[in-house]
Amino acid sequence: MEMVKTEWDKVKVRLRDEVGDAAYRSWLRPITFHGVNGGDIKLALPTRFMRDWVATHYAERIRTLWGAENPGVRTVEIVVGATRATAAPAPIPAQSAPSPVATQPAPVKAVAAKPAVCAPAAVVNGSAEADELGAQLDPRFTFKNFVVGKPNEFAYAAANRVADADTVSFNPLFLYGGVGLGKTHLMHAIAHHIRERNPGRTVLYLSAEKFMYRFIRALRHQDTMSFKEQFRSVDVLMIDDVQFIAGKDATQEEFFHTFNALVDQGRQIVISADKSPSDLEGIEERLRSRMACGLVADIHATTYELRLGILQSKAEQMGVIVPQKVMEFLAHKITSNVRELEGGLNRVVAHSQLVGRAITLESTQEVLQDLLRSSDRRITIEEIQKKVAEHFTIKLSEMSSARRSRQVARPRQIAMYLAKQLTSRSLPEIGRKFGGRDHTTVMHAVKKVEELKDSDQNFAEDVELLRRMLQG
Ligand SMILES: Nc1ncnc2c1ncn2[C@@H]1O[C@H](COP(=O)(O)OP(=O)(O)OP(=O)(O)O)[C@@H](O)[C@H]1O
Repeated sequence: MEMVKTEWDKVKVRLRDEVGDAAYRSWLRPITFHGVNGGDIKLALPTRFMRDWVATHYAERIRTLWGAENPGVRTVEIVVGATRATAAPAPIPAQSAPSPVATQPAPVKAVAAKPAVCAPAAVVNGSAEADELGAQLDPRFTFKNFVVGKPNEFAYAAANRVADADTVSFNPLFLYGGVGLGKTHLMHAIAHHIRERNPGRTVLYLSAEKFMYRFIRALRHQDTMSFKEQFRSVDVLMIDDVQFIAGKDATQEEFFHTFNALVDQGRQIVISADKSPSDLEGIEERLRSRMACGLVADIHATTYELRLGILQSKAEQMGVIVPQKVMEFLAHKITSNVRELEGGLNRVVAHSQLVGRAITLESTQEVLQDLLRSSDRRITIEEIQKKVAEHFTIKLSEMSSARRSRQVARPRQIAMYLAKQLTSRSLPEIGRKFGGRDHTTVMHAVKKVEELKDSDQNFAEDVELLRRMLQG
């Protein structure tokens, strides 16, 4: 047995010299010695695709080189399968002269073993090469650290299911949602979970951008076969931000084929994007429809409750105590996305630690001045008009109409007041948006609403509610 292995080592060295480093790394290095029976050698590769490729392109050469080392070698069989030697380690009689059989081209068979429990492909599975091929996972992005609320509970449940499942139940899982709402976090969580549960499974996570970059590099080095193999031999492929390949036709084509190959083999695919498959512009129809045929789960914009929950969880993780009032304030104010919310909290905590003072509402407002202003600017006058009209069940057109009855005039004044409070528009600008009214009318409205707020508790609560709704 040992002798056979030594022969194999020598054959590998010769092969490497002949085919060059790149091809050797992709195709030949992953070959493992599987067994020997008389003059029949068995070598194994982890996937059927690799087996076929090597059988077609290299097996004959392997047999010839091996025959040169040991003329007793008759056949070389490439199988799909585990890396362990399975046949009896019977020595091959070394012959000084080539036997008549060995001089004939020996049959090279590609024998598919039973559906393989695949050995880890050399290119993935936590090795240095995997990290080079895929992307590093953020250790903080786990299911445990993901705060679940109404807007993301479906996506969370779907991600959990994929991570926990031993068989593929829906393929692909397509997660989508706006910027900074937790898509990447969920993707990483799936990958962490699968790797923990089953370290033998090969999980490859990378951004669509990186996928494209890899593909272009393979094209440049005329090495697309090994590119294909690398991507088509994983158990779970996760591609983040797939919208990136919009308009990139060649990459889409390659991704389409990779996608199909993996689905055909019953491998899991997880994709994320900023839009649903049907809304992804610049992506070919056939790819869009493939991406939509598994489970599509969206992550909605956050609610106040979810933001508060996330802040509490982050503060806990950081091991800092942040007054409840400050968290509520942040959850009200920073509504754009979780990334900014987290950034806001980090800044407040960092500031307090640097200056050595406790976190207060005042210090928070001061530290986050710029962020708060920019999040205020996001609310438009049109949104305010719409929300106020809905709230008081009047027509949106009444916001600009000339009617003065209290029933429409009061909501209009409230909308003007909120426009002044929540946007950075000037009084004349606001006036123009309300049917071309004069800035003094807006000023009057603002004053009136302030007076009513002071004198009428119900009214004040109504306005406060509207403000909260507008701020998300
Ligand atoms: N529900 C949540 N619980 C805890 N943290 C969250 C949650 N949602 C988002 N985050 C955090 O918000 C930040 C941004 O999330 P992530 O990077 O996953 O967003 P994304 O949707 O992938 O954004 P992009 O569209 O920019 O790719 C991360 O730090 C993430 O941990």
